[in-house]
Amino acid sequence: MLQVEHLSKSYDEANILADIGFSVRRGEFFGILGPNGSGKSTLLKMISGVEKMSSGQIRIDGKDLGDYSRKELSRSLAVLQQESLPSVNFTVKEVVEMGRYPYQNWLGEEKGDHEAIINSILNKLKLVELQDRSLQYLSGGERQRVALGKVMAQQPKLLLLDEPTTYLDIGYQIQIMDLVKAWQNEERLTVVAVLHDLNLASIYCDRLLMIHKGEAVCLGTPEEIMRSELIKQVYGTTPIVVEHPIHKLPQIMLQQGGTFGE
Ligand SMILES: Nc1ncnc2c1ncn2[C@@H]1O[C@H](COP(=O)(O)OP(=O)(O)OP(=O)(O)O)[C@@H](O)[C@H]1O
Repeated sequence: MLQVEHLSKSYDEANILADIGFSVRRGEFFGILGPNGSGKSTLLKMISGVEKMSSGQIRIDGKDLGDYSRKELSRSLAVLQQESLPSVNFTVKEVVEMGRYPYQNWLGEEKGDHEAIINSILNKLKLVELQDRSLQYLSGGERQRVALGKVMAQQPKLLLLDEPTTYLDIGYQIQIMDLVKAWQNEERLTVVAVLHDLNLASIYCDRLLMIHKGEAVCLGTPEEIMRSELIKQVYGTTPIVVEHPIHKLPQIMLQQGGTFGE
């Protein structure tokens, strides 16, 4: 579904990403991890076509990213960010409907029954009661659910998540991740997610790529990535790694001290 080969990016003289390569299968949930400033968002921006690569290749469904028109790309991929929606005076339903723009002509008209698609999304995301409410009067968690509704209306094959749960409490974090996971399973959606929370990444992602200082240091299953030595090497702090009692996947526990002077 997605192939990234020898991808590099530099701004002026500074190398931000060097020779990154990986491929993601259709229906896979792929996580990108790494400390602040390691280049995760830059990588995602290049995959979404917002940022130009310095060298390398990105292919989606076998087709070079550069060969997609803007509208065609919007039907193939969608991006959900940290705070995707500003607090503006549009209703919830209007915002979800905006996700249909790649399917509309220049008059904003669409051939198929877009009303049925929108209503099914509002139902699925439990937004029916909020549909006429202005975005201004929603909490951050509710707004992020509307943002998810908008990208669902886009009906992409590839969903890019850029730290979508950063400003959410634990309840909303799980809610957003569960909704994405359910969508992934139903539609065989491919998900590429930049996540800061290693524990969430471990329980939701099939495979993880760890980036450090612009280089890919490890690619593998959560069991292969969530190792205390690797986390220490990359993040400079040594966590305790334990097994999740239900999911049987690695989880980390932080401990005081241990970042400086070791
Ligand atoms: N437009 C730009 N011009 C110059 N340098 C940039 C630009 N955008 C990003 N950078 C630099 O590239 C590096 C990687 O940034 P990026 O935002 O991709 O990291 P990140 O891993 O997503 O970080 P974080 O986890 O803090 O969001 C940083 O050092 C940043 O300062």
